[in-house]
Parts: sequence; structure tokens; C-alpha cells
Amino acid sequence: MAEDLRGSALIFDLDGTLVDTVEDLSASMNHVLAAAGLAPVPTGEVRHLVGHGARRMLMRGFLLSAGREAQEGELDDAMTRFLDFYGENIAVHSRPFDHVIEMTEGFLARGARAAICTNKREAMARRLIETLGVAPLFDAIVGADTAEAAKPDPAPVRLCLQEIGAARAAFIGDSDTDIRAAGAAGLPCFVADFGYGPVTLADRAAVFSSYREAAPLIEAALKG
Ligand SMILES: O=C(O)COP(=O)(O)O
Ligand SMILES: [Mg+2]
Repeated sequence: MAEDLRGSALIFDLDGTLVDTVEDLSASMNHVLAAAGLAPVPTGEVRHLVGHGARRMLMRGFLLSAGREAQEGELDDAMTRFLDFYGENIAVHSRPFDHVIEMTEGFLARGARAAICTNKREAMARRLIETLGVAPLFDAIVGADTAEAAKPDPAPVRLCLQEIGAARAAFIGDSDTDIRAAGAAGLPCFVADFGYGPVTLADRAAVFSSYREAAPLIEAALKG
């Protein structure tokens, strides 16, 4: 069995797919809102704001809290404050989802490679996985600011494939953004139903509830 997955790759979305980050994202956003004299947004609502990058999350959080659009200057200040705070508090609560690391190690032991394709900034994504001690598993990390466009554009997915040189790959995500990006890059997409969504395009993906359930499905797609 040793190298039967050589030439294939797992490409993971990060927030809501590989790592459960919402508590730390929420604490960081609420730190920014508090500094602006605004009420916090509950974590249960923040999870629906993740997946399009920090600026979009702050824009929507500001609207929910203040009931009005943030102005450009306010958003620039909010981004600076957010990135400072989040960078320092990136893995207070954030942890990989159950069994995803074991699954990935199992695929790597059989010759596959793994990459991360996220709408987080690349530096933040690197900091997160380094802090969690899982960086050595990933041969490429592509963020929203790495390729010429962010997901749902397929460019970051293609860049991952190019960087790791895989002939076959499966994309694992948690939202329509991932389903669109993977589809446009010609990859099969697996979607975690415990992620942050939204998922309205489930007919274009294979939805799973745990990595134990997903592993054989992903393996079959890589071998098929
Ligand atoms: O919105 C973000 O910051 C990143 O989200 P993603 O890792 O799910 O692409
Ligand atoms: Mg996600």
C-alpha cells in the first residue's frame, strides 16, 4: 500500500474546514467593534461572516452591530486593529477539526501531498498552522493575497496544484465559495457540513459530516 497515492493531492480550505477558527475570529472582531464603541456580534452570527476574507467579515460585522455601513477610513482602521489583535491571538481557541490531521497524515504516508487554499491572508494562514504545529503537513499555502484573485476564482486552486505538482486532487471546503473555485478548476469538491457555509450548491459537491466518513470517499475520488 505504501505509495499508492503518489501524484495526488488534498487541497484544503482553512477556516471552517481544516481548523475551527470562529471563536478567535469572533473575539478579534469584537475587540475591534468595542474599540469603535460598538456592541459585540455573537459568535453564532460571526460564523456566517467567515469565508470572504477579514475585510468583508468586518464590513458585515460593522453593519450588524452599528446598523450602518462602515466608511472606508473606518474599515482601514478596523483592518489594522483586527490584524494586530488576531495575529497575537490566532490560536487561543482554534483547533483542527476532529480526525482531519490523522486523515491527512494517512494520505501523506501513502505518497499524497497536501495544500491549503484559503481566503485568509497568506501570512495569517501560515501563522495559524505554524502555531498549531501542523505546518509541516502542507507543501503549499495560498491565501487571498497570493494568486491574482481570491476564491471563488479558480486561480488560487490552480496555483496550489502548480506548486505541489499533483496530477489528481480533491478540494475539501465548507462553502459555496469553495464549491465554485474547485468546480472552475475542474476538481471534485467535498464539503464539511460542520463548517461555516453557506452551502446552497451542495448538488455540485459531496457533503460529509466527519473526516472518518470523508476519508474513503476522498480516496475513491483520487483513485478514480
Ligand atoms: O474569510 C476568511 O478569512 C478565510 O476563510 P476560508 O479559510 O474559509 O477561505
Ligand atoms: Mg471556509
